[in-house]
Amino acid sequence: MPESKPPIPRRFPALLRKRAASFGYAFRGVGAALRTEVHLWFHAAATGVVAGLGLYFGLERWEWAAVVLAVGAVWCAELVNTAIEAVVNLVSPDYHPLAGRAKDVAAGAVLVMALAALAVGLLVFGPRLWALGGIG
Ligand SMILES: Nc1ncnc2c1ncn2[C@@H]1O[C@H](COP(=O)(O)OP(=O)(O)OP(=O)(O)O)[C@@H](O)[C@H]1O
Repeated sequence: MPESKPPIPRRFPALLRKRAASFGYAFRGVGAALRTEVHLWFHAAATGVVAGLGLYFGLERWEWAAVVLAVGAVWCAELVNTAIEAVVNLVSPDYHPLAGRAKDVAAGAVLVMALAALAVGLLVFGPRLWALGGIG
């Protein structure tokens, strides 16, 4: 069956309020994850280091784009992993092989993205750090 178009809202202010509330929930989610997930503190520190290195080396615009995408993707993967962990803990507080698999796969997604981000970091910063060391 073809999807029907959503009705055009008559009261835009109400719609905007709803959107604003959704943003609020999203920021609240990031805040809650930051308070509970130690991994995210590491990501926050790593993000600061990467931003500092980027400024120090004066990255090209396209390099910033790659770095920002990589960093954002790792944050995104970690937040989704945190959400999946919460849902699994809710629906399966006791041991269940499927619960374990769901958590393992979600953690695997973070690992894959972190390795990809590491590759981006090596491509962008590797040669500069190498030259800084006076080896190249
Ligand atoms: N309910 C469960 N049933 C089966 N295996 C589980 C269950 N909960 C956790 N596990 C196994 O233990 C591993 C670690 O789970 P845990 O919830 O401690 O996640 P974590 O990656 O250590 O996350 P965090 O430290 O952020 O809480 C999972 O990847 C999974 O293999």
